[in-house]
Amino acid sequence: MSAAAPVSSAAPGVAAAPVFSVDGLWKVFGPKAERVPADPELAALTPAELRSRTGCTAAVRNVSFDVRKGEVFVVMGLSGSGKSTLVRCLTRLIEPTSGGLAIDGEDVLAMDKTRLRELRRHRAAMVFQHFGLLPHRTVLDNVAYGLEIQGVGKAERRAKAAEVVAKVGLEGMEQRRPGQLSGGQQQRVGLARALAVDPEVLLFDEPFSALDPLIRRDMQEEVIRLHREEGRTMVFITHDLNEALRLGERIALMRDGRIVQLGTPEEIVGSPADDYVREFVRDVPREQVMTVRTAMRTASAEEAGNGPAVAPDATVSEAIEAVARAGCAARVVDSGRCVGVVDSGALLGVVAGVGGDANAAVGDGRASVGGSQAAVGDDGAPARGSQAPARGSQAPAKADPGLAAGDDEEVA
Ligand SMILES: Nc1ncnc2c1ncn2[C@@H]1O[C@H](COP(=O)(O)OP(=O)(O)OP(=O)(O)O)[C@@H](O)[C@H]1O
Repeated sequence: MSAAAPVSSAAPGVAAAPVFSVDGLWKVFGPKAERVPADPELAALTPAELRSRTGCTAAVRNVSFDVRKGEVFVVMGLSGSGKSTLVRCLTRLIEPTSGGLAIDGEDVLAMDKTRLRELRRHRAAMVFQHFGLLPHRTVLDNVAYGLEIQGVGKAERRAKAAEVVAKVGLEGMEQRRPGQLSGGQQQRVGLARALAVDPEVLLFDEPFSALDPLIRRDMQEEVIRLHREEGRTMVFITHDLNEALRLGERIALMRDGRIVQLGTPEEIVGSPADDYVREFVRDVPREQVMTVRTAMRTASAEEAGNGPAVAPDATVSEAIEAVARAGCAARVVDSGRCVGVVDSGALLGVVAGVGGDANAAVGDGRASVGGSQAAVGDDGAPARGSQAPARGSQAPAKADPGLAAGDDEEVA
């Protein structure tokens, strides 16, 4: 697992306190599941061996990480890699088999039913792919629903709901019913409902995978905007590398229940931890993810006074444009000070994958991947430079009253 760079939400040099701390977490499905993490021999088996020896599936295997306050933490991996199980374990919608889990230092595994309900309703709200909207209620009342089950009075919850509806761009649609909205608009209602309870953390379980690519992009922008405005901690599950790179400040890449790499987009693309990750990211346009820090060298006295200026977190792609226009190396300027220089050779080296040191990366880590479609196929392989749309149906998902706000049913 790679060490992650500090994210922008922490003051320089100060590590933000974790919201979630996950330590050696396991979730094993199947008979006598507890024996798997407890027995080193069983714990070391491959998924297929484990299944044939014990009939068990280890959906989450000895996973440890922190979600820092104010960050967008993405859990990414192919279908079946354990993403949903892991994120559902965070609020014990799925009961972990073993390991440690805390929110703001409080032991989640020791919480009683009342405390758990409080956790799910107030502190960590989930946004699902199927929005769980109540079909006979208006947009406003759907958004107010989470507050209603918290016992907030009608006038107050309607005022709060109206404010959040406006925040997600649904002003004027307050009196519509879910069936009168597009898929993207319904997802905005789902998002507004989660936001209305003002949770400390928003947990997104592939919320946009049923949306068509343009609306999906709009919703991603919406999440980025909301995060910029509010700085709320977000945990976002996706199987789409492009989405992960666009949204994530840090990404946990999962395979067979394990986290194979945890890092900023720049670290994952620039320094893949193993061949699996390398294969996963091989078609990502590196120049759109890597920043100029990876290509920077010390400036000579003459260079420090000449050439176009770029910020340290400018992408290599932006620097290429600056260098091409000016016909000379660009200065990397941080707070008015020249901290280095990037020339065309170094920039090309990053594009070609033969230069650059991702570990030098800073900034908010979030990549601005443009038109690339580094989507992951359903067949277990990253889709090579394909224009593959997201997995799942392209039809707008319909309301699923079975998954209403404040969903605190225990799954396992
Ligand atoms: N209730 C269950 N009982 C038995 N096995 C399960 C159960 N839920 C999940 N699994 C298995 O655990 C593994 C991880 O599943 P999970 O749904 O967490 O993966 P995922 O990465 O979220 O997949 P997807 O992207 O398809 O939703 C899979 O092998 C799955 O079959």
